[in-house]
Amino acid sequence: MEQSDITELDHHEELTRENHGEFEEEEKLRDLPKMKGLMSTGENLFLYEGFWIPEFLLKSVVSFQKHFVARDTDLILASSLKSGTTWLMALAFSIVNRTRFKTHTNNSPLLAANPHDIVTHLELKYMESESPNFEDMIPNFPRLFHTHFAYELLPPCIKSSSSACKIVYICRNPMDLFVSLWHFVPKFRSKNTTAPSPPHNLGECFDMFCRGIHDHGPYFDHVLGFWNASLESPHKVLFLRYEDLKEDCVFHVKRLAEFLGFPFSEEEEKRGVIMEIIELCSFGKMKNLNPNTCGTNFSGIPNSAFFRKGEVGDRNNHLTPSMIECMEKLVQEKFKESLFRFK
Ligand SMILES: Nc1ncnc2c1ncn2[C@@H]1O[C@H](COP(=O)(O)OS(=O)(=O)O)[C@@H](OP(=O)(O)O)[C@H]1O
Repeated sequence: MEQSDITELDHHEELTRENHGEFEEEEKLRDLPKMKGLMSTGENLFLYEGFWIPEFLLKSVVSFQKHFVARDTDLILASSLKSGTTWLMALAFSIVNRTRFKTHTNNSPLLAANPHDIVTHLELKYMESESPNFEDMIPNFPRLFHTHFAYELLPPCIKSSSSACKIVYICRNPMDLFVSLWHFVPKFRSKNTTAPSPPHNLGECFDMFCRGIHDHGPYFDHVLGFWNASLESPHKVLFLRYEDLKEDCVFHVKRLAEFLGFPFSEEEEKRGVIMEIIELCSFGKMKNLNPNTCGTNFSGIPNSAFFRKGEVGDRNNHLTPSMIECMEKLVQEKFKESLFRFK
């Protein structure tokens, strides 16, 4: 047998082993506990390493964990669904790219596209390919990413203290978040109208949410993972609250800019750059921008679905006193060993 034949055989054996490994991996994923979640378009959620992951993202989380290579300059925006993702994306993008796209010159990409089409979603990139190419990201320095995956699911290269990349997490009161999610469900489902529709009854959805059976849930564990990480590594993980941003946007935008490594100079402050960014990213402005009033984003969700009311306290208009009491008890129980409090 010639040397080239042996090499070919080795290669073939390696490929077979690799394929076999992949097959075993897929089998393992299929064996995970599964449930129909409150969002899903008839699709299952799988309990992967403690979190309910929609079926369409299951292989993506594994590839992301295995193949992502973090750079020290990477900035990762993280959030659960409906906690202020779109707002955080717009703010972080504007802060980091403010010399490239000056807000006052009206050339910000946010005027032409939904923030979800501007900031790269890690999980969706890993859906497209096991090892996506991030070279075509525009702008690609620093790389600004978003993920809904829980802290526990992030690859070690992001979390490691030897990597300088940074994470910003935004959380929101679970009752307001639930109300927002509940309104979002039909819009999310509308992109797949042929699928059978699971219940959209407020009480049933609330029950599922409290049991943690929703995309990327349980929400409380999602929050705790990032909260604890922010306490352990405050230089690496910044923890923000939707309600704080609403209350004192200037203070928190400055904090965000400093954390991201793009602090505002005194001169910029005097020129009103901070206020320009806040205004551009405000709910009222963004909701009415052309790209956000029509069309759908890359995953088929109407762009307008990301802008509903943008207020704190909508829970009082939708939840019954007994639902509120139930959630308050649950929160007390879940966070009793933590200093964390929702607003
Ligand atoms: N710029 C701005 N300022 C303040 N609030 C905003 C903004 N953009 C979106 N929103 C409100 O945030 C809610 C959507 O949350 P997410 O962006 O996390 O949704 S998603 O997970 O990306 O689908 C949703 O909240 P509700 O209005 O309570 O449903 C949006 O209206």
